[in-house]
Amino acid sequence: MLLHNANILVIDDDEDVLVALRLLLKSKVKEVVVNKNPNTIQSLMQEHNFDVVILDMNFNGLVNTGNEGIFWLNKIKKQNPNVDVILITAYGDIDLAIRSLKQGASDFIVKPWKNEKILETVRELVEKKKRPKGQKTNLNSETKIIGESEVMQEVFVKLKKVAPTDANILILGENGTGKDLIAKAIHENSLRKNMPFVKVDVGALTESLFESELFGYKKGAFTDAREDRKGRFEAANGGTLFLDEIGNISLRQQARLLTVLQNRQVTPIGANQSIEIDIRLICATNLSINNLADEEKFRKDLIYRINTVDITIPPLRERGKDITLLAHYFIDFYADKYGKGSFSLELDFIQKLKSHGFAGNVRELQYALERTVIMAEDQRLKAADLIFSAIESPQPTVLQKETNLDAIEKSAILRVIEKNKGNISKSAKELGITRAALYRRLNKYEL
Ligand SMILES: Nc1ncnc2c1ncn2[C@@H]1O[C@H](COP(=O)(O)OP(=O)(O)OP(=O)(O)O)[C@@H](O)[C@H]1O
Repeated sequence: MLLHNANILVIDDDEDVLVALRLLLKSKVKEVVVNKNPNTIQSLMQEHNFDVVILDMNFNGLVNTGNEGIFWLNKIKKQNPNVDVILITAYGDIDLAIRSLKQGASDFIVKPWKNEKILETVRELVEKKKRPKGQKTNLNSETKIIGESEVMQEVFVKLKKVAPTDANILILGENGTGKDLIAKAIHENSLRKNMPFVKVDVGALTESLFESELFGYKKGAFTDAREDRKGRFEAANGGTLFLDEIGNISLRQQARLLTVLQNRQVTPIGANQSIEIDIRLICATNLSINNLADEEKFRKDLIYRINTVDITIPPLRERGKDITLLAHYFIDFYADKYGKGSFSLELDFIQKLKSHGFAGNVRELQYALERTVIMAEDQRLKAADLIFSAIESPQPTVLQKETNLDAIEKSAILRVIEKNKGNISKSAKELGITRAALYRRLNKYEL
């Protein structure tokens, strides 16, 4: 964990100490709360998730034995043993220092202190911590899902409730909202977690690939079938099958899928015998449930089958404080990845983030911050360091002649592909969509 992600509480009855420490720490850490009264410690700890408490040893200046400090130290450690406590005293009493360390204090500082020393002590303690950055999901999962907004807390509650059941789940959400992550987390929190998790982007499959990919085939079943190949249903047997972009499959593909789900059997192309399958099905789409309910495009009976429970992931622009949380997470992640040291975020940087629309959701934020870290020339990131690509979030502006959304999207795609010299993977990344989604759009616009 890095210093700028830390939450710090300072408790001292000397107002000057509180002001000085607040000033010193404010720009370096995520949150600093100061209070004169040690009786507030318990409730403040309930409200905030502190990493470090800086605590005076002597309150009221009456008894200078340091006992009060040790009394409050014990209370803090009892309430949360993971919080580091740094004790401060005006009297450099080595016996007291040793006593407080034995009682669980992490360090001891003598007044008057040097600012560098305090910062160094806090930084060392914070960097030692292994707390996963910003993860608030409380899920038993490898997959890190960052978010503490109310709407995401609701998603996590639902996820925890349904994951251990075998219910089929439909995940709804705009592109880049984290449907993939949620699908993985459901599997990792399910009874099938030690069995395979198999993902298929069904929206990107042509009619013929759909069958061979999902159901498999026997050698010689068609010209290119040089050997037997297991389908994805069979590969997922005993585990979870995740069908992404389900809203984009044809009515014919829907009928084939429905038959398999009803019979719980698949017959590989060219085989005479069917195979029993036992899968938990998770589907995802970026269409709204109302769009899916259009019977000309999607069969009602299939919706009922895949949608025992639905989970809707809200767009990033509706998640309030998650934007800052995710920003810290991605900045740290890419700073580590590219060996760029640690960054702090200036207020105007955060403000610019918060006022952005994020049409491409978390994926757009992630790519923008990766770019920011790569290009950064200073460890303090300012608004000017944050560059959103117009392509990731196409906004119709007065400069754009086209008023039609399709035309805007088409010209944005063309620009990016041209910029990336025809490289589809790079272009999809820059556009904030998957390769499959880009191919679909190329098809749609006949590009
Ligand atoms: N809450 C989150 N915490 C951390 N990373 C996230 C979160 N949500 C999304 N991401 C990251 O954003 C990117 C897009 O997420 P993901 O692929 O799960 O979205 P999606 O909704 O499945 O997108 P699409 O509809 O385009 O397939 C991924 O790199 C993912 O790791």
